[in-house]
Amino acid sequence: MKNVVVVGSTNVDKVLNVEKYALPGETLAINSYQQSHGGGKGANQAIAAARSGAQTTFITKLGNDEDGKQMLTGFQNDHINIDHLVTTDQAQTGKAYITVDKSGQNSIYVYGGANMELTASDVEAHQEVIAQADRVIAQLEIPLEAIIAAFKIAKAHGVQTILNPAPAKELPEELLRLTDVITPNETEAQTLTGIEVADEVSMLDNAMVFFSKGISMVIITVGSKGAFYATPQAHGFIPAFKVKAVDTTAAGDTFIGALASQLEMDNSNIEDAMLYANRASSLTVQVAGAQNSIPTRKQVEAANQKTDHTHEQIEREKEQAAQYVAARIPNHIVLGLGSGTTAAYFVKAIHDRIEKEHLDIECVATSVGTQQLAEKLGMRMLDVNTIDAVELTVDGADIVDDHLDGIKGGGAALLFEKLVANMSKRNVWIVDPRKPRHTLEGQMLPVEVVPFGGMGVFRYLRDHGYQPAFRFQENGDILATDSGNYLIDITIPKDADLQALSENLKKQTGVVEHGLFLNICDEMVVGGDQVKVVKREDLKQD
Ligand SMILES: Nc1ncnc2c1ncn2[C@@H]1O[C@H](COP(=O)(O)OP(=O)(O)OP(=O)(O)O)[C@@H](O)[C@H]1O
Ligand SMILES: [K+]
Repeated sequence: MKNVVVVGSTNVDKVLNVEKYALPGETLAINSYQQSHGGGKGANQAIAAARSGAQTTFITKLGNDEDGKQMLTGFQNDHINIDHLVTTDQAQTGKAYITVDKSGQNSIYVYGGANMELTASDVEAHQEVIAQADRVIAQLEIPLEAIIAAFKIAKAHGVQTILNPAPAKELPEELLRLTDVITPNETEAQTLTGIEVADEVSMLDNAMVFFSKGISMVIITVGSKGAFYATPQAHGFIPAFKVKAVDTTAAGDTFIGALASQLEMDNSNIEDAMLYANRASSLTVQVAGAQNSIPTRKQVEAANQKTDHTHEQIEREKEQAAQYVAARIPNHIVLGLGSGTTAAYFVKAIHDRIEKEHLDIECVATSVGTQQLAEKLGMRMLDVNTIDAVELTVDGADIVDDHLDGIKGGGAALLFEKLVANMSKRNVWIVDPRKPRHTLEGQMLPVEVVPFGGMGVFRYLRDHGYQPAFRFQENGDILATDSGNYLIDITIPKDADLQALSENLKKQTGVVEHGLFLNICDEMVVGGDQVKVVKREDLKQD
């Protein structure tokens, strides 16, 4: 268990939920007013660390008032060591006035109060507890002199120092020199380095600036995208969990406290610790408020388990769809084998049947991956160039709409899949229940482009509002398809005419193919304990 000392602010949050933000001079009615909640970056981070199991001490200054008493009780309930907490008659406990809009975005005004009275000598009076810690964390809602005093004590005793440079402001070199780990969000990073955080390359550029100031680890959180880490030896990006955010207040604080509770002192488990922190803060954003939304270790673990469970269930549903279709394949045909994880279940299922029933079925693969799998199983494979037609092709799909039109290519095999689909007399798609949607609008659509001249297509797509992005591999290299082309992912606009979009994309020089499969799927089979079948001929009758 990590021993963490947090030196920082305590605020009482007064939260307003608003439809939209009032402009200067404008008055807007609101329909809900939340009562006071505990908040303040220091308090939030201490609570996040404590709830995740760290032995946590909080050095903060409170006013001698009701808000202060309420906060103190809260800290005790979270088993935070408050022996080193300081009170003052000179100012009130800090307060934050927070507005949260419908999208979960927040805007905050802070009255520092007692927080701004925390002095270097207050901190020095408690140096023993800092000296005994594994790490000390500070943020910028207290005077810099108090942070510097804490970090000096830490450095003198080999204690790791973590600076969360929030709210954003420029910092003295002295403080940066005393900092081991810095944890800005994207705007805070830019304030300190002058380099905009746009992608992983620019995050690394940001990290380089911090390294040059003597900081040995940089963690940049980028909201719903996730978080980046870099040391001079290694770096990586850990994507956030996809959740419905209702209020991001305390997301960053949860991340930092959770990370501080998990991260080994030699950083050996950095990716696991960041994954844990991402999970913890993904829970925080799903609940309104600050401290009440910070999860415990148990809740984080339960959420992880639930995901594992969901993952298992999706795999089961894919397999159910695959087995349903495999059981109904006629004998003596040429069969197209799709690509991707769902299609792989089908390949295995039909292989089993061919073996058991000695079926006379020859197959055509739609990707190098499927070809390899089928060959490994010893199936009879044909070269697509030696045949005129395929009787039936069974493939997966990324998304399918109400008209059985769909998107494929998430797994980067769209060109061969479309070639074989077009040769097939009948196409059956097997999917799990998350794939069918009413519409393809707003969905990601892959466009396969030749590497030479791909930038020209990219510019065209960007200038026409398709929000293009090249597809990269996890190691940061650009992804090449089976035919050595690149993929550009675009977003299908609202109210798009899919047929026109399809034709228009094909017309662009440099575009090889795209992932819109219109009028191709004859039958969709959705896995589940009750398999559901949707046929194109039935749609036409409606
Ligand atoms: N919408 C979201 N969905 C899922 N995870 C999120 C979302 N927003 C934030 N997170 C998680 O919280 C972490 C921190 O978020 P963010 O980068 O917004 O911090 P911050 O700007 O300091 O937040 P705040 O000031 O609101 O506390 C992210 O790295 C991510 O793991
Ligand atoms: K929240």
